[in-house]
Amino acid sequence: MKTTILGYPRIGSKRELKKSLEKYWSGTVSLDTLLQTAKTIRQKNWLLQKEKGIDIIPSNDFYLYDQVLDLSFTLGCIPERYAAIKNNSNFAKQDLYFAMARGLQKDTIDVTALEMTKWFDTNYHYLVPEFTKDQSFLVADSKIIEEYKEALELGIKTKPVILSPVSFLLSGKEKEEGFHRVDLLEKLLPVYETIIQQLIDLEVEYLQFDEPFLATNLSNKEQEAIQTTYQRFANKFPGLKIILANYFDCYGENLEVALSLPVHTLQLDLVRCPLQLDDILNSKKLQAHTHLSLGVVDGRNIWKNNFDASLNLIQKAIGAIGKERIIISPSCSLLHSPCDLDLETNPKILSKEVKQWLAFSKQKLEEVTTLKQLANQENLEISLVKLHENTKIHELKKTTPLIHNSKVKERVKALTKEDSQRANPFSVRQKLQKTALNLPLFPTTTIGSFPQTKEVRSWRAKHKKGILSAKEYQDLLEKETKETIQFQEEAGLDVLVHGEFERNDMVEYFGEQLQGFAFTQFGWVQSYGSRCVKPPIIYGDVSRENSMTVKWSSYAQSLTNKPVKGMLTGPVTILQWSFVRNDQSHSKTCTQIALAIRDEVVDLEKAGLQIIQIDEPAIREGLPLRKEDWKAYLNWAIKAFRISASGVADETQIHTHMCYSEFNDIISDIANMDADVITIECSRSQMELLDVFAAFKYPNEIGPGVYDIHSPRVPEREEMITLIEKAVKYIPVEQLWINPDCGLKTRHWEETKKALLEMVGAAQKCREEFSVLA
Ligand SMILES: Nc1nc2c(c(=O)[nH]1)N[C@@H](CNc1ccc(C(=O)N[C@@H](CCC(=O)N[C@@H](CCC(=O)N[C@@H](CCC(=O)O)C(=O)O)C(=O)O)C(=O)O)cc1)CN2
Ligand code: MET
Ligand SMILES: [Zn+2]
Repeated sequence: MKTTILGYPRIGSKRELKKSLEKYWSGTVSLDTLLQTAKTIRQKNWLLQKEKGIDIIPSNDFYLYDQVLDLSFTLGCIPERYAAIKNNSNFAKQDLYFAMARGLQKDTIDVTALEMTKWFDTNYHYLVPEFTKDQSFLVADSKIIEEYKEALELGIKTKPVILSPVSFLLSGKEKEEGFHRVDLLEKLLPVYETIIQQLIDLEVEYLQFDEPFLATNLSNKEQEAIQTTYQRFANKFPGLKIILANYFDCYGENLEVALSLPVHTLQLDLVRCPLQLDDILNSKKLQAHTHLSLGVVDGRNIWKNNFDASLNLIQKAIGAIGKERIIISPSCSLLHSPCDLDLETNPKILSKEVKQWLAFSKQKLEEVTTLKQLANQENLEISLVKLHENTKIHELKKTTPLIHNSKVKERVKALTKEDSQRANPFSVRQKLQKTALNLPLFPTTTIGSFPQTKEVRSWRAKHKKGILSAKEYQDLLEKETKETIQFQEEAGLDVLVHGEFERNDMVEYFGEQLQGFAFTQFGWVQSYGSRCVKPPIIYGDVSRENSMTVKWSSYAQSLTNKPVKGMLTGPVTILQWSFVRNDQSHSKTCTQIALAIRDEVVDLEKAGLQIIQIDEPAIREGLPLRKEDWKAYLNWAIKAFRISASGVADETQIHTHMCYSEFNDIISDIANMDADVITIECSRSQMELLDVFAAFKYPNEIGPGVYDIHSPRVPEREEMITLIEKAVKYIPVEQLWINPDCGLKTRHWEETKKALLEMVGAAQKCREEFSVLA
């Protein structure tokens, strides 16, 4: 029996890589320094895994920005628009790499980044490969080989981890018509084969191919492409031990294909899908030589493993196929887990009680090893003590009053149909709201956050360290809020926001004020590039004791006669972007959060806020990977939103906001949320996303984003007018709002001010142009 992991976090346990990257980008450290930081993190990670007893240690799980980008780069899949950078010897290869990641505006060069999108159902974003019809590939970079050699120097023979050819193709996009990206497989395979041969020349033993698309619905053509791939690899490299890694769901209807593949090991996500173990062990199709890597330790969550439950699965597998064919592993790469629980030494931030229930990446390494020892009956004196401790912790957790709050449970049970329904349908509410708010045609607004400058973040950091008193911190935030209100008034925006300066993050901030949530000091997880989030931990029944945002929203409202929009994060997004308890269904936990948000919505209304936005950017990414599971999810998720939004009078206008909004398959569910106004990201797609709203005859009001906030570029007024004119073709004018794509927190003030002034100008122009239509 052996142990392995699929990948380790690369940001560094104190975000060393993030800090170094941002310094490199701002020109304050050299490329050498950045690369040295990177190397140190890699080596630490490898040595740690060795020390913790991991037998098969991965390499090529490190990257500076994104794993899929690394592969595009390695395979020479570099779109034409970067040619000027690629062919200019003044640029280092990392400059080209970062240009693909972040875009580049320098001298005469002005290129956009690759598109960024969510990695399956995680909060990690990858950069989307772009393919042309005559796309060619070549071995353009030696990173995989270099990292393998680097570990060899430390005496570690690693298992290189590579996204498989088919999953690489599927993760990308065709940039022209007339071909399917999977058709490029024949051209791609020889390049993979060259890399594999180079590794074999260095005596590689194991190779891990990640094939996460096996957890999704695949066409026959896609399934066949997977078969072709491994058949070719098996023919060419007969001695190579290929570990095929699938994660985030079952193999499902792809199981037969998976079992038929000539690979050494199949990796199973037994956290998301424990039942598939029986299917596989009982299947006559399981080949006599195939090993199974049992992903029993949760790579997506922070809970301590339940050893008894895991050992049950492991013993079952041993009984069926024998120890020799078993590997113990986490369910997926540990990229999605924070680094090290040992850093959490402040019980005022993370209590001892909650801490004892948790395991981060480093602790998960130990869990994998302990499980092997227990299953293998090794080192029993120590491992049995660990088992007993583990059993006891899980036993006590079932009944502790820290977790269980009967009031909350009863409130959820007592919910009725009326609780998820506004008093009257939208058509009635719309009239009342028009009278109450008296807004112009094309009302202008923003999505909520204004620039979270270094200063704002440093005030919070100083306040946390006690350098700034609560009063001093409040005063600074009030000043920032006041100036922001003043700016919005001067700019002529119609519906104002307070700016969210008091928030570290749109999820963490709410978690901090709710019961049932815990926090960490260093529990960072990479979201994209250098950006990280610190997801709160939902460990118990959720309730709200005090209002969370009323102070800031009503302060902002007190400064202006224009309506200020209260600003909340919705229940599905809070759930989706937290580490969620695994002892009850997500739908139950989500409903509890919905009730807390509902109370806040009602309090905001009482405080005089006439408009309240409940952000739900994560609704779409929460969709299960397989379509057959969508309906069940959408049922409870949409209902949770409605519960949070339905406690107010008809006159109160509820907004919601979503980014990354491809709603084609779920437009009726989006409509079913029944928000009075929805603001969405639209500018990069040139309003094409509105197509589906038009086809559906979406009844409520819509604010399609008229400019991209992910870029520092200031859009021109004419561009926005063109987009609004386009939107008018899809949506009746009286339903339209004007706003940016998303919040402005990652932007600087200078560009923010300019862009918003142009936006208001564009709206004014369109009012003149279209007033006859209204
Ligand atoms: N949870 C979540 N998920 C999301 C999003 C989101 O907004 N939140 N948006 C999308 C992803 N977009 C994102 C956009 C920006 C950031 C982002 O800016 N993250 C910040 C961290 C934000 C944060 O929580 N900051 C804290 C902690 C600040 C901090 O790091 N302080 C320093 C000290 C700073 C100083 O002294 O000046 C430290 O502790 O070391 C705060 O403001 O209080 C970063 O990586 O830099 C993350 C995701 C999708 N998923
Ligand atoms: C990721 S969606 C962000 C919504 C939030 N209100 C903001 O403006 O930042
Ligand atoms: Zn957004």
